[in-house]
Amino acid sequence: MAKAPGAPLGPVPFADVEADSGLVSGVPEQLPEEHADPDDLVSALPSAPRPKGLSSLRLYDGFWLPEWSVPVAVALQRRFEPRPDDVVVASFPKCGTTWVNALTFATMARRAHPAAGAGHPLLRLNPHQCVPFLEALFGSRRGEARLAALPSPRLMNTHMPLAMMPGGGGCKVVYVCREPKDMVVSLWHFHRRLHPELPLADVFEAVCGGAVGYGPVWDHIAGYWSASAARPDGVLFLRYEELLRDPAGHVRELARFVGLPFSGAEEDAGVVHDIVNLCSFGHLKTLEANKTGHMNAGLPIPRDALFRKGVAGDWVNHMTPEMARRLDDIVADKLHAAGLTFLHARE
Ligand SMILES: Nc1ncnc2c1ncn2[C@@H]1O[C@H](COP(=O)(O)OS(=O)(=O)O)[C@@H](OP(=O)(O)O)[C@H]1O
Repeated sequence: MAKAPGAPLGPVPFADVEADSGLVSGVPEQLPEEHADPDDLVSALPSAPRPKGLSSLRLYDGFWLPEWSVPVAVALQRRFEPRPDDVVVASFPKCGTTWVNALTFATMARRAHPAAGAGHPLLRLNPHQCVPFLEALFGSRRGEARLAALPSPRLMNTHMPLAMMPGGGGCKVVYVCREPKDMVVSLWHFHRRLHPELPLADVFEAVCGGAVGYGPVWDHIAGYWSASAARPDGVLFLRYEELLRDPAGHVRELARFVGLPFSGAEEDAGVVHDIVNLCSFGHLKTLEANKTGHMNAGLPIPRDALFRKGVAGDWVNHMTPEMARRLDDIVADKLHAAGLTFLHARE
């Protein structure tokens, strides 16, 4: 049920996250304690050939997970028991995670942190620092204790497929997907920040074969798509391209979905547009918190790698028509049964 307009949100979610590097998105600084030797757990699982320089993957429960995250997936499957008012932002990497983290955080925290306010956390923190990353916390006693200590409503983020979160039915999930060719191009540029020689063809082939971190991408998308059809109140399925077209409309939808619809007074005061502007690509990209520093100690990728171009249709500048056709055909074939299609038009 929607909370009454104007009702206080309660304790601000994650207002102090900057002091806590364990909440920052990325590889956990220490391996999950219950699996002191992760080799014991993962060595029996199939591995995939990887483009040079990229981290190893293991096939777990039908998905190619980064090796370090397999114990996290096991822990999530065993122990993830969300609260009914939890919100989890879920996505395949490079599909709009940073943006939806920012929009959801700004929407849920708006009573304590007005989006137009000079002291808003998103002005001094990267969006990933405002939303705890389940992979960085789950599976270690310390991390899970931190999650348990967070006040409600908690907002969290994951790249895990729905299959790794059987408890996900007990909370709200906001999923964002993106046209797969643009995801490939974004992923390639991201990896190139650490491996400048990496050919697009290597990333492309990995995605087409399914063996990409958290892939196959079509199974990742299909899991959340089916859940959103079965439980529209539990899973909100967003598309990056639609967000670009109508960010304000989607922020309203997001607010309704998390039970915090905008009041008439908020609409009149322009709160929706304040949130859209605060979280826009053009704005976030200019902020010091997003221009400098690295994602975390375990993942030395510069934060500005999260803000490259922020458009739909950039694939045309990098893929041949043959590559595009091939991936379109694979995705159409794989998602046909689920009744999900992507527009292939340019921006
Ligand atoms: N605010 C905002 N608005 C629109 N687009 C945005 C925004 N923030 C990030 N981006 C673009 O999202 C791409 C990065 O994807 P993710 O945020 O999912 O990356 S990650 O998985 O969290 O590492 C990456 O896409 P590309 O530009 O195509 O590479 C980012 O530029």
